[in-house]
Amino acid sequence: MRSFVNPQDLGDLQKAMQEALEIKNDRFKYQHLGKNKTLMMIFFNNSLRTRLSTQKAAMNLGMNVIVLDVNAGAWKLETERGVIMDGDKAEHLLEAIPVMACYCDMIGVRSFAGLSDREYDYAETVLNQFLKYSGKPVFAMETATVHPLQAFADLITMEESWAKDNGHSLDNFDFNHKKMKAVLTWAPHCRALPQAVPNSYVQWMLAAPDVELVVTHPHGYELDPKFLEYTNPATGEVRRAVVEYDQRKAFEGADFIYAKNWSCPGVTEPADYGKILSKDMSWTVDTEHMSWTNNGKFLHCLPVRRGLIVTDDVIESPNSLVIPEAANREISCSVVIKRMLESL
Ligand SMILES: NCCC[C@H](NC(=O)CCC(=O)O)C(=O)O
Ligand SMILES: NC(=O)OP(=O)(O)O
Repeated sequence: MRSFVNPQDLGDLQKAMQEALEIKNDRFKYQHLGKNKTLMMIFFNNSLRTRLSTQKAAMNLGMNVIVLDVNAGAWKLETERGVIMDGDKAEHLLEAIPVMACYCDMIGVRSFAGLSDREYDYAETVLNQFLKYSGKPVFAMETATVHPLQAFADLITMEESWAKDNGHSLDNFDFNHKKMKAVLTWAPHCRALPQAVPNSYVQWMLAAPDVELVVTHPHGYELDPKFLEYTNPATGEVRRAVVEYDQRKAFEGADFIYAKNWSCPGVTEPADYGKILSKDMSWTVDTEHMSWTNNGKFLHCLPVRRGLIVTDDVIESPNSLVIPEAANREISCSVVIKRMLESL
């Protein structure tokens, strides 16, 4: 595997899930693969989980790890071509990428959406330059529009929880069981946040044949249509997300509630791209919201702002999966790095 951006990059998702569960049973099974290989993690934005879980996964696989925080000690990088570099950016990505690639065998990139230029963000301008000019396998550690390591970990967490509650084994994992109802709900926030997490969550839930997905949000927060539709590469089957503007209706009978804030994706009104359109606190997930579900489990990628996205009671309840979800980041990342090591 030379790039990891979308679920299709993993090929057969059932196989990838089996691999994840196998690695979870023995995290060091493939330690020989990474000997004398170096992962470079490049952060244009802050991180707690991605930084730690990716480093841990690489170490489990026997790799050396270099971490670069671009905004803490490196030269400020220009990312657009054709500009006169007379501002504060001393180096261009087009030199920096091949230079960084000299020192490693694999690259992870975190580069959030700037939320001011929709076209620039949705073209994945930074990620694509790494894919094009590094000559190394590259994986997304949350980029302008996607966060696949998170969504893969979310799926693992849901499958584990479902298997435990329904008394079936995860040995020889397959998707052939009763469908789980998952709801992605927008929730209020004080800052404008990217759409990467909801985009990937929708994409991955549509890729999982055992998930029935409903997306709920106020009007104006419609996600980019390319993420609301998924074509199975093996069968050609197309699945589309159901959008329900009534949050209560969406929650009814849900097995999983995935809460997340995102700013306006600018689909219906391009001029609103990246803006906060609503701070409606009736969308905050509290115990009353959870009472509408089928004893639903609560998920969030973290970091989460309590009181805005979710109440203390819900996130601390036995139905909250936020910690196992974060723990599974080590597992999703191990599968990705293993696949990339195998391709070297
Ligand atoms: N990687 C997980 C989420 C990262 C980011 N959240 C944030 O920036 C939250 C920051 C804050 O709450 O101030 C996002 O929404 O995409
Ligand atoms: N969920 C997640 O990606 O967390 P960090 O932003 O802390 O890496």
